[in-house]
Amino acid sequence: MIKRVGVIGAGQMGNGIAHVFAISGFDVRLSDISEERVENGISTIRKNMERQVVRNKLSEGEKDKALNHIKGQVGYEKFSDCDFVIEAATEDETLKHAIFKDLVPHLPPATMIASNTSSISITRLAASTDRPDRFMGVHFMNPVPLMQLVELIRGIATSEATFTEIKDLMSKLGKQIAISEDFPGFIVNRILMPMINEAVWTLHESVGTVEAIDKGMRLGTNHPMGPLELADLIGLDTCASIMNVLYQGLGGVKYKPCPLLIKYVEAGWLGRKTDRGFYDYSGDMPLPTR
Ligand SMILES: CC(=O)CC(=O)SCCNC(=O)CCNC(=O)[C@H](O)C(C)(C)COP(=O)(O)OP(=O)(O)OC[C@H]1O[C@@H](n2cnc3c(N)ncnc32)[C@H](O)[C@@H]1OP(=O)(O)O
Ligand SMILES: NC(=O)C1=CN([C@@H]2O[C@H](COP(=O)(O)OP(=O)(O)OC[C@H]3O[C@@H](n4cnc5c(N)ncnc54)[C@H](OP(=O)(O)O)[C@@H]3O)[C@@H](O)[C@H]2O)C=CC1
Repeated sequence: MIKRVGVIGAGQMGNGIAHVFAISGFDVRLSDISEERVENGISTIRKNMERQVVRNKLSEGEKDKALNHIKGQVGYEKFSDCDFVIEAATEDETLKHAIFKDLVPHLPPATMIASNTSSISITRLAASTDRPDRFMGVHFMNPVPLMQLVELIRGIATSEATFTEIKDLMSKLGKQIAISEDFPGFIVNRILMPMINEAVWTLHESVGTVEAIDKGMRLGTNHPMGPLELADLIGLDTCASIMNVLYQGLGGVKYKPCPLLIKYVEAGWLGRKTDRGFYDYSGDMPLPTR
């Protein structure tokens, strides 16, 4: 019976995952690499819950109760009482393996571990723990409180019992699931990220401006956000990491990250989280930067 959840990484996905578990009544331990990052994550959760109160999606009392479920800390010492831990740190395989190596000694044998990775092999990540049978890919979508879908990915060693328990956990969160086999990029990013990369190529080759490209997909195909706006929301570093995983895992020039995407990442223009990507977010309204 899962009652207490550990979340590693208080970035946009980690704080969103903590948000939805807390609202559903679970105790949450949220960890990151510094007190400041943990505090930032918790204040983002508070702000997002307040937005839902304004929209009558949540009462003040439910918001306060949910916030009381969340405890922040640096490191994993207190994760020894967690029944389930999900990692939502930066999309970097070496980093994720290092996190699991540090995490495992703090966990009781029965605790299940998941990664919110967008694209990296669940089988490989699981193999760096002492419990590949109790390890899964649990891939939430951004922004977590609003998106219905969670992609579930079993590693080659994931047990049926683990899969069933995590499937039940997702329904307790009110989420819909899509089941993907363990291939690079799974389902959503295998399709979405090459589209976003193609939008960057379209910009790189001056086929259209940022505004025209996003308007084209928003008004031409009813996407809720244009691909470049969405890339800024996801994080251009995360987009580039996912394209590299597809390129290395599947081969083929169609998965090569566009040089312009790499250039933005090298410039530190990572999108919303750095106030600048394909748009400049420092003013009242996002302004296209190209
Ligand atoms: C990269 C990966 O590995 C996988 C991925 O996640 S791929 C990315 C998947 N996500 C998408 O494709 C998102 C596409 N965009 C959308 O669906 C929509 O634009 C959106 C749901 C993000 C925003 O919805 P919207 O109605 O168009 O805009 P918006 O008015 O900003 O939001 C509606 C309400 O939702 C709430 N809201 C928005 N963002 C929120 C958040 N992060 N947390 C909580 N509540 C939020 C607020 O109440 C907001 O109302 P206010 O801003 O007035 O308070
Ligand atoms: N962004 C998106 O739209 C989606 C992302 N994902 C996946 O979720 C994961 C997180 O993505 P996202 O939230 O966007 O990334 P962010 O960069 O927003 O957040 C990652 C957080 O993890 C922190 N971190 C780094 N190292 C550690 C560590 N050793 N222990 C704990 N925390 C650490 C980072 O700190 P610091 O910044 O100091 O390094 C940062 O606060 C990735 O695997 C990504 O692919 C899945 C779905 C959607």
